[in-house]
Amino acid sequence: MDFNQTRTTAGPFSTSDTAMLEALVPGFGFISRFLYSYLNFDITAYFQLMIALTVFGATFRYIFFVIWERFSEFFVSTAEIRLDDEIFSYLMYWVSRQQQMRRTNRFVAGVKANGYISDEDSDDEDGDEMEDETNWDGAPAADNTFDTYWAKVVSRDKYKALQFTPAEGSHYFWYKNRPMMLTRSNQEGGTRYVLNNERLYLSCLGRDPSILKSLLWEAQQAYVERDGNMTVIYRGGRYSGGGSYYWIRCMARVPRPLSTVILDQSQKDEFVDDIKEYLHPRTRRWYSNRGIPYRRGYLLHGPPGTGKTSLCFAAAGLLGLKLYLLDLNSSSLDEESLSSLFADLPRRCIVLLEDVDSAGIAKTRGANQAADVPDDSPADAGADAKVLPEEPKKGGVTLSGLLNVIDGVAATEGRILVMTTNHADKLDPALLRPGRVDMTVTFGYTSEADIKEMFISIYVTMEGDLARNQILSAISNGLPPRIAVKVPAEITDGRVGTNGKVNGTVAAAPKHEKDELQARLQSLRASISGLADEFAAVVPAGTFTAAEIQGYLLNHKEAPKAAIEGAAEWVQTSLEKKRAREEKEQVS
Ligand SMILES: Nc1ncnc2c1ncn2[C@@H]1O[C@H](COP(=O)(O)OP(=O)(O)OP(=O)(O)O)[C@@H](O)[C@H]1O
Repeated sequence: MDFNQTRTTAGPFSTSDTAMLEALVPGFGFISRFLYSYLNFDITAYFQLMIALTVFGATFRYIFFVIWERFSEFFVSTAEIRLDDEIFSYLMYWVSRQQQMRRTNRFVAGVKANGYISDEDSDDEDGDEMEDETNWDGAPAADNTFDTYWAKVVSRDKYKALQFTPAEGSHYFWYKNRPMMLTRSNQEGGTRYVLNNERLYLSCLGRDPSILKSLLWEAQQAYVERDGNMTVIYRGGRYSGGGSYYWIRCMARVPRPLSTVILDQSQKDEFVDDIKEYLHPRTRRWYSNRGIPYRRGYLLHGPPGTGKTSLCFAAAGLLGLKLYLLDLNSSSLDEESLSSLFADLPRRCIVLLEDVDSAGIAKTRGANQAADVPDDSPADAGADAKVLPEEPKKGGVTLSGLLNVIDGVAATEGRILVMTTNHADKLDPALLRPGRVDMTVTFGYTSEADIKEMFISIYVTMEGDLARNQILSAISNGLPPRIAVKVPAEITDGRVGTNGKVNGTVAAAPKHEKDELQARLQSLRASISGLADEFAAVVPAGTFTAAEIQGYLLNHKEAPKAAIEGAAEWVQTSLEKKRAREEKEQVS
């Protein structure tokens, strides 16, 4: 090509050359004219060299990838981690806490509520609570008003916690002196914004994958240890954007002591002992030796607000079991999702199905569907045959679908199923037959003893009622921590520590102080017990639920005497409201 001829018209190129090069490299014509005019540099003299370099580069890149693929196949170990598995959260949690990964310049930023590391989790709530207490109790006296404290809390709560995780692509870091690579990718089929298809690949050099496993174990340990002895709660739901149902971790809560659930002691003991007996290893063997499916089901029934959910939550905390909540009312929950959720349950856990009567499955199994449900014993056939004809269901789950997941042939073993209802009489007998419901706990309105117990439980000073930094500030002021404990017990109106172990510091006091404090606690306990008798004399037994009484007492949580004084009026107003509601219900 004779470039000299064309230089006079369009710089160093012919028009057709320029057009071709421009098409290949946008802006090429302008750059070459610029270089030629101002620097007298003829870029086309290097044209062939440039083509050669480009071809060489592309070839090199291709060869590099082929070699890398072969190399990876033989010399790199890789673990694949999928979003729908809990290990994804373990790894993300671990990674987001690594200094090296925090320095990455490509990351996904999100606020806590949207992240899958701690979705709606109480992750930082402990820290927040501690900060709240510090703001409140630890501030200098002039500053220690509710308004100052609240202004700080409100301004802090405006800022959601930011969460950073490595972005799509590969990231390199060192672990136990070994180079590691973490690749985050979206698989085909998902979209960038729907995270359902996200995968993580964790790779290390060498054919031995033990370092990967050890990292994953460490990640799991870090994630699980964060929960301590909290009760972890999962709910059946879908990640944003729809798709399949998963058990999504929603929070970890401080366990509720069983003693705070007011219910006949023998009923509580029977319930908890039955679960313990079921969880015992010899029971599993006993079941399998006899060919009986290893499952246990409970029905908790009674009016709303009588403690059904509370008992279930307390039992989960006591036994260190995870709690899986499922809303059968959800219209998007179909039978396939229900069975995949049940199939994903761990071996030991409590599944809580609340208000099963209102889930649109009450008495809805048609006779034609009865054959779908394999029964464990012929005796059940009678009960099942009594079912009423099918009615149109509200949600996506039918009774037959539910029965299948509870104890069909493919049903999982080992889990504890707890169903709660306000209307046991509305439930299909098939759902209640032994094998599906093995024990029923009945909740009712509060007895006289329950009312007294509720009153005492509200007004005792529980362990943990006192702010941590009350004790810390006492220590920093040179006072022994027990001084900080004595003050609230003395100043409160009839409030008293449970069994003299307020914050566990009484035992550490010198003997004379300990005796004095014990005596004071005894007398306060006697006085609160006397007040509880007075309260129970005004509030009629068998009329109110525990939730109603709790609601009333919470309005007077620092003033037991005021609660007693206002009780008669509250009882009268509440009964009138109840009567009016009942009359309205009868009319409609
Ligand atoms: N027996 C009880 N002992 C202690 N607290 C109770 C009891 N019953 C109710 N409460 C209190 O009332 C509130 C509601 O209780 P809970 O959710 O356990 O009732 P529920 O019977 O499951 O109600 P629902 O049928 O409406 O779901 C909670 O704050 C709980 O602390």
